[in-house]
Amino acid sequence: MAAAPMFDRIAIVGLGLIGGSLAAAVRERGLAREVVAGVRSARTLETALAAGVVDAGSQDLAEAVAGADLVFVAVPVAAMAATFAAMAPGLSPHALITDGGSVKGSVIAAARQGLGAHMRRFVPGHPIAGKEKSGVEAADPLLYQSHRVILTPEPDTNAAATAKVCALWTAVGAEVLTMSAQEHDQVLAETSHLPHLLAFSLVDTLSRQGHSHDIFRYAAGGFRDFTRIASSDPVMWHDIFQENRDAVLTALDRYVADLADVRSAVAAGDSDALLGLMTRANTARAWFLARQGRTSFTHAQGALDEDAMTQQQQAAAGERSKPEFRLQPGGALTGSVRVAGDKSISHRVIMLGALADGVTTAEGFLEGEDALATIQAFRDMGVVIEGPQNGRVRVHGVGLHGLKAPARSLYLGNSGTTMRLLMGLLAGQAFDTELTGDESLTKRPMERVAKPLRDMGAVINTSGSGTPPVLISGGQPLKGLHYDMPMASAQVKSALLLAGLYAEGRTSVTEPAPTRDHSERMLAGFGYPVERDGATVAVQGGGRLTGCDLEVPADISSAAFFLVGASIAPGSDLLLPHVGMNPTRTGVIDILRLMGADIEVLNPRDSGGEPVADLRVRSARLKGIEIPAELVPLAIDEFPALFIAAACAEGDTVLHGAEELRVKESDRIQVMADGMQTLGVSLETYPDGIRISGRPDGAAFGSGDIQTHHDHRIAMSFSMAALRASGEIRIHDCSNVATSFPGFARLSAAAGLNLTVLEP
Ligand SMILES: O=C(O)C1=C[C@@H](OP(=O)(O)O)[C@@H](O)[C@H](O)C1
Ligand SMILES: C=C(OP(=O)(O)O)C(=O)O
Repeated sequence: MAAAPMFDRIAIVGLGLIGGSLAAAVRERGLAREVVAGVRSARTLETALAAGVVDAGSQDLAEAVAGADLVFVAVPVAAMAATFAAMAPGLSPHALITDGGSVKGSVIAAARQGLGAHMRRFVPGHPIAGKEKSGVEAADPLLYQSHRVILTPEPDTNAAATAKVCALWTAVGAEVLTMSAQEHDQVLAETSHLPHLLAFSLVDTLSRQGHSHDIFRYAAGGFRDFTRIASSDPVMWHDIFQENRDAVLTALDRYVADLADVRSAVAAGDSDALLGLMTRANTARAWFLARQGRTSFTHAQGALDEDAMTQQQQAAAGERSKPEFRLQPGGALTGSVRVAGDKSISHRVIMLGALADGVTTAEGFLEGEDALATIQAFRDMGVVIEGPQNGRVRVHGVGLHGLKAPARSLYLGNSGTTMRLLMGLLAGQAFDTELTGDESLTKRPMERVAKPLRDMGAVINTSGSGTPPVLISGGQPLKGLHYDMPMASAQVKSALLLAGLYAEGRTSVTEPAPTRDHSERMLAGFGYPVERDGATVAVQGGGRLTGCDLEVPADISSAAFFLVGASIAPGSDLLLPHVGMNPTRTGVIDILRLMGADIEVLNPRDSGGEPVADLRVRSARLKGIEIPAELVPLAIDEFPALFIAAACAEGDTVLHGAEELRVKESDRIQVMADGMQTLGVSLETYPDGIRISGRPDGAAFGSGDIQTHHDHRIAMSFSMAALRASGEIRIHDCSNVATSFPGFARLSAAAGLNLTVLEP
């Protein structure tokens, strides 16, 4: 026997696009035994009956709703009060009532008057699924699929009624959100009502001009796109602007004030103000598209156009939030691969470029999500940044004291480097800031930076466990200090040097072992004096930076996956051009060479203050080693990849002194160990390292499923394992690869890895 439908009788009062489409969807899915319409016009009812959208109907609203267990009111918002009053006498005592009005405050007020004792079973709602088309002729049973419906239950609304209405919308394919009516009206005023008002108003202004005929003749795509929504139903929008008057006025006033600023910028030829506006808006729209498609920011930038996407494509993009890498075993890496730009250097280009006087340009910039998070943070602090486009950025420096207070907290995604360096930089500003990040960043320790900064006079709060969010109180005078760093961390060192730019006197840091020195090199490149004496580096506060032109080399940390892949896959011969060879970063090459790898350094040269070279790597028989302690900080990000090499080496590889790996984007010792054990590798973990027993011949890995734990380097390391696996490897949740290496999947497949990206 078929399951009983969700409702016995649904009454739809008002059969326009919204009411008609719900009626059609309910009938098509068999969600009610009977669908009855309450309508004003006999002709609408005739059309709906002929189209099979409803079973029956009446022009008498009390009669139409009689015996219904759910009533959906979908009349224009201005007609709600009269409609509620007219139907109330016919409502059965247990009937649930909901509506589809675009304004909630005024509809709720009307319902309180008209529905009387039925009010507790009234669940105010708003399906966000309009089109320019209207009328029951446009009714579409799929209209609500993958669209949002906002419910705004009142404190006295019956919870079971809300749950049942929610179930109905879910059953027709919608995603249901709940918020207060006030919040709804404000959000909608900004995201829907204001844009409609502007579209109507712009078309009106232009059409009333003397030469409007010509304007429309020459009006091209921009005009059509901007004004598409001016084709919507004028009466409906007239009602909305009146019913949501206060919220619309607030949004309009804010916009008019901003528009006045835009006018002044155009009049004054203020190109920084204009570029700032355009670049901020451009990025904001890319973020919005990324969120809408729930895809990664780098996917969305320039790649998607929401208008060009079909509903199915948008739904697919939503699913793409967690792409999976699927790898077939075997293969060799050959040819030439130019890997992504250096992440550490890209962050610093933006930071120092922003603090400099004049313009800074860079080529080869990393268009990965971490670097984009840094860009966004500085845009939020008023810095104009053009690009990145094809690896080019232009930063319009504002000087050491030119940053502006951001309007909201700075969201830094997955990027530990951005957060820690910014803590130092922001400690010296006149304004307060809050730094937040994603799930992985929110677990990472920030006290290592906060503590010495407090000793300089900064006021910084972290959460109870020393993790983000980080609150930095501005306006604190900083004093230089000497700091003996307890751990080898370039992020801590850099944060203190950046704070040192704002401190009185000299700030010096001594490191227990050499760490990457990009901050020192780049400060010098911007003309800021940096003293170096053995393990100590120091700056004097109060200097200035001058904008310059830079080139970002390819990231040796990204090259590392290919150095390992080509070493372990027989028959490989791969060229990696223009890789950064800063001696504080080349530990991965030293370690691989100690293991017997065949890596040639070709054409070494200088590129804007950083050494670079082309690397040629050929497969080799690797042997296990004890990794020398002094190389650990020089290869800190490359260990996940090196563990894969170790599993293919003869004998044991032992790592100690690497407890830092436990507080990266994931606990890289544990997450790598778990994944390798899944693939049959024998190993033992230590608090500060790992012992891996390798298999030099044949397959070193089996097949299986790998979890990345939001860590890009885990995903890319296990991809290389496939070159020496006996079966398929499936790596789940690989969206994080875009953090440091967008394009990894395409480049590695072109070089010979059997990788497909599954975007379910
Ligand atoms: O300064 C930098 O750009 C970085 C320093 C390192 O972190 P630690 O300073 O925490 O070792 C490294 O792991 C990170 O990927 C980038
Ligand atoms: C540790 C890393 O980066 P961050 O600390 O900037 O998140 C990394 O890229 O491996």
